[in-house]
Amino acid sequence: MCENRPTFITEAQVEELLTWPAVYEASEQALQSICEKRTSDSQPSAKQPPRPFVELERRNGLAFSMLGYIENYRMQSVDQGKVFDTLAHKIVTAFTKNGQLAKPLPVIIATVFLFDTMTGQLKTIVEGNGVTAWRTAGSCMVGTKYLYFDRNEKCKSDKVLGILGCGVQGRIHAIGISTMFPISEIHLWNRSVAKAAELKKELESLAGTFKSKHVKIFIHENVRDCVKTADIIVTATQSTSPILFEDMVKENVHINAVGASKDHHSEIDLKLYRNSKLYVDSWTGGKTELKSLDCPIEAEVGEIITKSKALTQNQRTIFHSLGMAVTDAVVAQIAETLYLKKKSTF
Ligand SMILES: NC(=O)C1=CN([C@@H]2O[C@H](COP(=O)(O)OP(=O)(O)OC[C@H]3O[C@@H](n4cnc5c(N)ncnc54)[C@H](O)[C@@H]3O)[C@@H](O)[C@H]2O)C=CC1
Ligand SMILES: O=C(O)C1=NCCCC1
Repeated sequence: MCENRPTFITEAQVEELLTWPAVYEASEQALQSICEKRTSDSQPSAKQPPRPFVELERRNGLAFSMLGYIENYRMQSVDQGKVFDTLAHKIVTAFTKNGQLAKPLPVIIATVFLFDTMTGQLKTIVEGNGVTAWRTAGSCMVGTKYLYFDRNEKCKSDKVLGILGCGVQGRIHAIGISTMFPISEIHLWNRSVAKAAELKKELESLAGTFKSKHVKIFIHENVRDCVKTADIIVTATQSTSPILFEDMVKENVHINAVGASKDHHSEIDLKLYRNSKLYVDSWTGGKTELKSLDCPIEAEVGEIITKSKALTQNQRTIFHSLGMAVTDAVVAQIAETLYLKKKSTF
């Protein structure tokens, strides 16, 4: 039925094309668009239904279907004059034992399909592991800016970052946050120390590209030591029981909760949730996927960006980045746009 074969963009090409300023800008557009009620045809707006998933219990596997549409949005750092419309569908699996295979595979494996928004035809297939990693960090960077750095004047100086879990997500969050924000120290914890040591080495080699070039990196054998001085924390493990407790963290801390795919809230203890203000990427995700968490959700981060809800100043904040189809859509759109631009210049 399609006249042309879809374009195929590989993981390696995605890595070459994405940049942090573009991913940050796109993520902010997506988080803002999902919460805004459209009042005119030219205003950005987005929709994504709750994502269905199937569980493969015997294989420790989950598969999610994530469909999203975002229209009338701009990405100045990708194409100054263009107004984008993107229809995307990501299929993503989470097989928690993949790392233990004789030939290890990533736990998360994703593919993003981009469709023509005039005809509905499939245009482009983007290998989606990089998109998933960068867009999750992009959302947390936006959450960190609005829920932490904008919170008060004290937040303007260099900050300490704590990373719990040094896998794909822990790594990309450490890189993204340190690239875009002034981070003077990065503290790493992983269940196996060797993986934290590997990440430390990589981060040291990248320090020249970070906002604070003289960043110091530490590894820790326990979570308490890792987070005790942290201003910003990322939880990116697959732990099904709490690893982060209230008495471990600073009063004014900001936590980006990323990991543990089925029960999204299993990494953080309930008391810490209840004594923090909880924000989500989307109400759609929050109401379905945090239904079993007995703690009220304050707002979508987009509501803070658009100032339709106010942020209390001195508080602990948790940003639950549950994962949005619309952030996949915009980041895959960056890759497609830059890929086609590059191709047309040859
Ligand atoms: N919120 C979102 O949008 C997304 C969430 N995720 C979730 O983030 C988590 C991390 O994903 P990846 O970094 O891709 O996986 P990964 O396998 O690369 O890294 C996970 C890390 O968690 C550690 N870990 C595993 N089980 C643990 C346990 N019981 N206690 C403490 N640490 C444990 C491992 O040592 C590993 O370093 C997963 O739960 C995944 O489902 C992944 C992609 C997007
Ligand atoms: O949003 C995503 O992508 C994912 N979320 C939960 C775990 C699997 C990947």
